[in-house]
Amino acid sequence: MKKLIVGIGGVTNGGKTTLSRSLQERLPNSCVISQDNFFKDNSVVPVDHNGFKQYDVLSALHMDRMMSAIEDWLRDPQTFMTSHGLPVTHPVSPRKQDKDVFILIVEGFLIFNYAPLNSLIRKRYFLDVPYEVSKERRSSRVYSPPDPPGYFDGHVWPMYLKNREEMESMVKDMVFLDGTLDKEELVSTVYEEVMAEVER
Ligand SMILES: Nc1ncnc2c1ncn2[C@@H]1O[C@H](COP(=O)(O)OP(=O)(O)O)[C@@H](O)[C@H]1O
Ligand SMILES: NC(=O)c1ccc[n+]([C@@H]2O[C@H](COP(=O)(O)O)[C@@H](O)[C@H]2O)c1
Repeated sequence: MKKLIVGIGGVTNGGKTTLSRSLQERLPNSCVISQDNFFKDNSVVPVDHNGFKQYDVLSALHMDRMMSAIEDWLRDPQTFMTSHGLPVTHPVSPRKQDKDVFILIVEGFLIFNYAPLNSLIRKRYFLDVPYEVSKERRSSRVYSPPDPPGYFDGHVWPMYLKNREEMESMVKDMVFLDGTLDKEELVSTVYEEVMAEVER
């Protein structure tokens, strides 16, 4: 059995969840684990001197729980998929009928900065959009808790710049994607590359 982990990282509202879901629909025997599902409870996330909740840091996330989910998939992808109500089909590659291929798409804004997770990822994509696009898209999104006034400029964007710098010093083989491109174009590009990796 072949197991392949694809990482979809990038800026907030870059289109990570959208791309990951479309990829999952196209790639047989694939599933998605989203970092968004592993935020700690608001009551334990500290605030800074401006009163902004410090959500855009690794310590605001249950990375241990996220790793456990990934390890569950690695141990037995088929059981992981069926327990999440996802269909399993055989085989993925007609040219390698004897080999099942399972694909895990890990998506999130801080996945490549976390070394234990980054080391498991075979293909790394980073969705990039300019400040104005990210801010505009985020303004119509409601998080839990919702962003307070000034949060984007006071916390989200400065932390993004810091995290991105850290990530770029840690990770070299990243494929940057322009998140303002058409959704279909983005999914086709990544799909082709992932299938090429599957065939390898
Ligand atoms: N390629 C794209 N072009 C235009 N809008 C997009 C694109 N991809 C995503 N969006 C929109 O941007 C917003 C954020 O997308 P989402 O996938 O939730 O981003 P992320 O998971 O990176 O925060 C959504 O309203 C989504 O419909
Ligand atoms: N899902 C949550 O519980 C929650 C809570 C507060 C903020 N956030 C925000 O989520 C963002 C990361 O997710 P996206 O990349 O999907 O926007 C961070 O910028 C963070 O500020 C999420």
